Amino acid sequence: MAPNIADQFNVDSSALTDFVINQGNGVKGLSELGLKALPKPYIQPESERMCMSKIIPQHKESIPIIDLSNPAEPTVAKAVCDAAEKWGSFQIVNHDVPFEVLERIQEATHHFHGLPAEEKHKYSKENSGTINVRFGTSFSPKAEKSLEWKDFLSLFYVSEEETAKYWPPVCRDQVLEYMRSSEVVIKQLLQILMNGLNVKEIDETKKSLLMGSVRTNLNYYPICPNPELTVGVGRHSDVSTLTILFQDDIGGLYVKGNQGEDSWIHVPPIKGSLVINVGDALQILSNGRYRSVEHRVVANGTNNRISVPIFVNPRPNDIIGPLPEILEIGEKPIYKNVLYSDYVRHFYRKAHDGKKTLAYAAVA
Ligand SMILES: COc1cc(/C=C/C(=O)SCCNC(=O)CCNC(=O)[C@H](O)C(C)(C)COP(=O)(O)OP(=O)(O)OC[C@H]2O[C@@H](n3cnc4c(N)ncnc43)[C@H](O)[C@@H]2OP(=O)(O)O)ccc1O
Ligand SMILES: O=C(O)CCC(=O)C(=O)O
Ligand SMILES: [Fe+2]
Repeated sequence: MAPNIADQFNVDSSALTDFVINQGNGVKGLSELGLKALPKPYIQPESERMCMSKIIPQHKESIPIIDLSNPAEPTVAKAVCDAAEKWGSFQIVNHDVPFEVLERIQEATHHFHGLPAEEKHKYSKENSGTINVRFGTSFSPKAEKSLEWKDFLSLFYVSEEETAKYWPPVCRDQVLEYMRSSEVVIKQLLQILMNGLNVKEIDETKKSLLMGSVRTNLNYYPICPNPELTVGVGRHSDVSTLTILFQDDIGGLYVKGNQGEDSWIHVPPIKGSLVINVGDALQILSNGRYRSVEHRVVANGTNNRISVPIFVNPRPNDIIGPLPEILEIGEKPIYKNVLYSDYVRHFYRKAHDGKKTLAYAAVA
């Protein structure tokens, strides 16, 4: 390693941008330089860093773990709806996604991020053959004052032809397999959640609103020299209806406590489990009954970590707003109708900022 490369990156932020973004090295490349100190652009304001005093001990509170082996059981339905109302987050065990599929997606994520920088760079915004495939770093670097310590590959599914032509061969089949294997679980959960709102049938219109499009991200959080000064992912809620998240066994995902205070609960990795997060679209469709969960990921000083969220969304051209079945029983809409792609665009054009994206859809 060049002796003072961290100093060089600190005095010349364009050299850092060039190395991380333009050459496609990502934060993984930075991490592998063996830097002794975190470059300044990654230093988060104190208010955004995690500290021990904000963490609620596991024995005091934790998000529910729901056994999905009998999804038709009324007790399961109640547990799912209660968790979506109270927490917006829960873990599922004994679900229908085979363990081997999770092992393969984990391995494929390491394979993709382990490619040489020039290979990964072929999938950057500038070089990718399609808007639907993007290798990137942090969240939205041009919109962020402080960067996040994460690289990602983001794959928005459009068609088999597009996956064959543009998705990286090193992970394409594994992502498709993971996406397809999750469909049963996604349908089970959405059916339960809709029943809880008195929506009996998921017709084609509802199907589009609830699960019309899917984006899968392969997240990579490399070892960080000063994890306490930065974040893996800053505080945010997902803009999906539901997110199905596979995390490896390293840990570091936190969800916000449900008392409105700045307290955080660790989501402990459980072998073979999946984390389910309610996203903003479901909060809007349910007129606030199900709440999207604010969550964050800390950086890690000793281990690389991966996670693979499947964001289940409305279609980009869908108009989302409180479902008619909810308004018919006399509830006042607290959200207006918005074009979903406008909502997503609004989300991507700013840094992560807790649950503030929802204000875009709030009734004035
Ligand atoms: C990560 O957490 C998420 C993500 C989601 C995702 C849900 C969906 O994807 S629903 C489907 C939305 N439609 C599409 O994705 C179709 C393909 N993409 C587009 O049409 C557009 O990219 C766009 C998403 C509608 C935004 O378009 P536009 O504002 O015209 O301009 P862009 O230059 O494309 O992007 C602006 C800005 O956004 C950032 N960005 C875009 N895509 C991604 C991405 N995949 N990952 C990260 N960031 C992205 C980017 O920073 C762009 O700025 P630049 O700095 O690159 O210029 C659900 C839930 C979640 O929690
Ligand atoms: O890495 C994780 O556990 C969560 C990632 C996340 O929240 C996201 O990609 O939206
Ligand atoms: Fe998220």
